[in-house]
Amino acid sequence: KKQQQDVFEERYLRFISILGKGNFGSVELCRYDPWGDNTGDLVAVKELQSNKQATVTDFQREIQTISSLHCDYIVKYKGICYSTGRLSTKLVMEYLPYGSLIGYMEKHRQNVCTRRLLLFASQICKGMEYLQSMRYVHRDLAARNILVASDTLVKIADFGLTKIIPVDKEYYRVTQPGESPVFWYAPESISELKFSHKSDIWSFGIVLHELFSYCDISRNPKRVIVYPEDRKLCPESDNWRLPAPSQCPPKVHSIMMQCWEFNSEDRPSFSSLQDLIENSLVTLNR
Ligand SMILES: CC(C)(Nc1nc(-c2c[nH]c3ncc(Cl)cc23)ncc1F)C(=O)NCC(F)(F)F
Repeated sequence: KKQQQDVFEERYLRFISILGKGNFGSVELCRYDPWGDNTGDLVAVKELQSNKQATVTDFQREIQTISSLHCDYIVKYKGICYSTGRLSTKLVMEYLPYGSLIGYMEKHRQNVCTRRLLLFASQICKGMEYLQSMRYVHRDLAARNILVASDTLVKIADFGLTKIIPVDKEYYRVTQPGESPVFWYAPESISELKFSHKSDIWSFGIVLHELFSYCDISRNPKRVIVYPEDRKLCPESDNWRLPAPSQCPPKVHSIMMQCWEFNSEDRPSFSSLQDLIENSLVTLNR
């Protein structure tokens, strides 16, 4: 049963603007203003675009997921709004005024130093460590799904593809492949549709590369749909990896390379990643 403070009345949700399009829906900036005097809070409201049964179930799962997460480095769930007209539920989340990491990097890249990039990386790592402790696999970790709360705080968002790892298994196998953001996918996710904490680690390595490229590579569109024939992966021998972005400290590129180990068990855990990032922060100052 939803606790009382979780329910937002649609008549007090004042639409302001569209923030963007997510996996199955759109997210709007609204003011929840029961007093009608513009003193209410700004909130981000996600609603389902299509009402195909599959997506309704997925959206219910997304709401279930985000409402169970309580972490400084994960966007906060505020509640739900039962939309009478559309017979659908809307997800109400905290609004982060600095927007998505990609937009932030575009605007502020001149004065974001290496130390701040590593601070953001360690916060994403802490958020992922918490997610893993709850047995969740994000499956869509990418800079486009990181939000900026302030100049010194980023948060993980968009849990539309997040799945729970069954207790008796180490991975989640997807049945039908949707549009796969293959650029962020670990080899086993492409070839066997297998997702685990170790495939989230691979994606974290890509996010680290996006951070140190100031999200430049996020701007040029990459192949997001993978075709059945693409599933056969080049054998381990062809182990091409992304080169270090310019001005990226060699230690940071070596962390990325560890996240991109072909064999998932050779990749670091989020807790050991935390130490590697702290360690590069320390050596930076010497
Ligand atoms: C689809 C949506 C709306 N896209 C955007 N959100 C926000 C945006 C800006 N401030 C926000 N505060 C909360 C939320 Cl949930 C989104 C925003 N700003 C720009 C976006 F393109 C989004 O949800 N993106 C995934 C996320 F980045 F959040 F992981």
